[in-house]
Amino acid sequence: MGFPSGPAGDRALELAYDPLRFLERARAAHGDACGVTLARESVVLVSSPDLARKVLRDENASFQKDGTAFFPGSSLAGNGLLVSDGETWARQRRLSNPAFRKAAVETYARCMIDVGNRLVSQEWSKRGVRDVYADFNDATLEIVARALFGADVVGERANRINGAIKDSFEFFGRRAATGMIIPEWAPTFDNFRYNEAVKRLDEEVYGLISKRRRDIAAGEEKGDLDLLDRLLLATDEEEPESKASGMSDKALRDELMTLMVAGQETSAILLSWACALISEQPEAGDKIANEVRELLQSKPPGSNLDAGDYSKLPYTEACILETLRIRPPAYMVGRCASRDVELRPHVFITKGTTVLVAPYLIQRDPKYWNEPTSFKPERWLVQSPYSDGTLARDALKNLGPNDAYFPFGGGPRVCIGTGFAMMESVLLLALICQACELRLPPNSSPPKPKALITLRPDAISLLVGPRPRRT
Ligand code: HEM
Repeated sequence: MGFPSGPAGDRALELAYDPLRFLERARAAHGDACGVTLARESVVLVSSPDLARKVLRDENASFQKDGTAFFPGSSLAGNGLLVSDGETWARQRRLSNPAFRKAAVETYARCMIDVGNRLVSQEWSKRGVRDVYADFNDATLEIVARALFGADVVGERANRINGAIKDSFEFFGRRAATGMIIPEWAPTFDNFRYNEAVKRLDEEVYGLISKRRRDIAAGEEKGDLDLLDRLLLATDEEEPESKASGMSDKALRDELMTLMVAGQETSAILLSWACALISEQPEAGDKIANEVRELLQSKPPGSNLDAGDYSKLPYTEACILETLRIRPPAYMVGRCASRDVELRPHVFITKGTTVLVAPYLIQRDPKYWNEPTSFKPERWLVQSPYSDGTLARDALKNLGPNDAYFPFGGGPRVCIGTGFAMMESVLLLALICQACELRLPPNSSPPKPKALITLRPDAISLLVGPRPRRT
């Protein structure tokens, strides 16, 4: 028994310089469990379905978030779902789950469609080159803010909230790009600006929480509930009725901020890569446009897409699933061993070791995927070996086909926003391809991923313009 073998010496610089290449080389040279020292941390890189399943699902009780290297917490997200552990996490997850059930997510679809329609009818209505990553960052921020706070986030308040979130996210981007984690309390100018932004957000969010508590106490009726309403009204079914209580203001604040952090950038990255891949294969965009046209023809004239259409756009959904396969925004998922654990004979992980599971490698492994680096949405439309439906229907169950597809993670800590993200990205991509054509600008090469905490691009410049009308 021992620490898995791997490259000698501290490899932090190599990882920081080109994480994707580093992951590929480590697996090629040392196999699916590669032990390596990174910035003086003992780390095991895991890149096979059976080991990923053990870490994320079967042996999940032996792993935790606390102590995981390279996944820093932040005062913005506090002790929300992304970073908490144990009973604190379990209770918060139970309280939050109902706000992400299918029926709840369908009520947030209205703002997804509004934002998508505005993007194509305004910003993207004239032919020209646009940084689609910047546009999607704005769009997904507006969507998540409106899903969280509904009609309370308009006008000046929307500007204040969105401005403070953007300032904080830019800080995270700069922090990740340096490859060094400077503590948030250190007296640097960047930290000062970030902490100011968090303070502004706290004022707004605590203000919204107490207003809602007052509205509820006054018995005010509401139509569609937003995420804040649902989290405020949630009580823990596992607690005895006499004690059943909801979240404190601090817990609510931490979850709201966590949802913004976890739900905004990942979705912007996914949509940006989907558009970039479609610009390289314009026939995929044409197929989406046809799929949307046929769907709308089955509705009364003048109808637009709605939440219920999500499940009627199989090709569009396949394009999103395929983008998540070759460009997973969360390309590595981290855990820290909370006790000694033997993952399989001779793969021994000692307490305190960070394990980095790499969906990026597994989802491109030729053992499980034909033509693994090609964008082939059709692969999701074949008959599933697991059920009566297509492979797409089973894509997001457990760890996916052959345990080799888990862009939203797996096991108990699977992304709570999976349904939200799928609804958002399928509806937006459908609206975009219905109205617009996407092409690479002349003389440019396809954008390359840049791996930081997420697999984000620097910018994705595409030639965007109205789709010619069919006669
Ligand atoms: C394309 C979009 C998204 C991707 C690729 C993604 C990916 C992931 C992954 C891989 C995890 C698991 C992390 C781990 O195991 O350590 C996760 C967790 C999480 N995600 Fe997402 N996510 C996306 C969108 C969203 C959205 C839209 C929301 C909310 C509105 C959200 C909220 C969360 C939260 C709260 C967690 C922590 C869950 C827990 O530990 O209980 N995500 N996400």
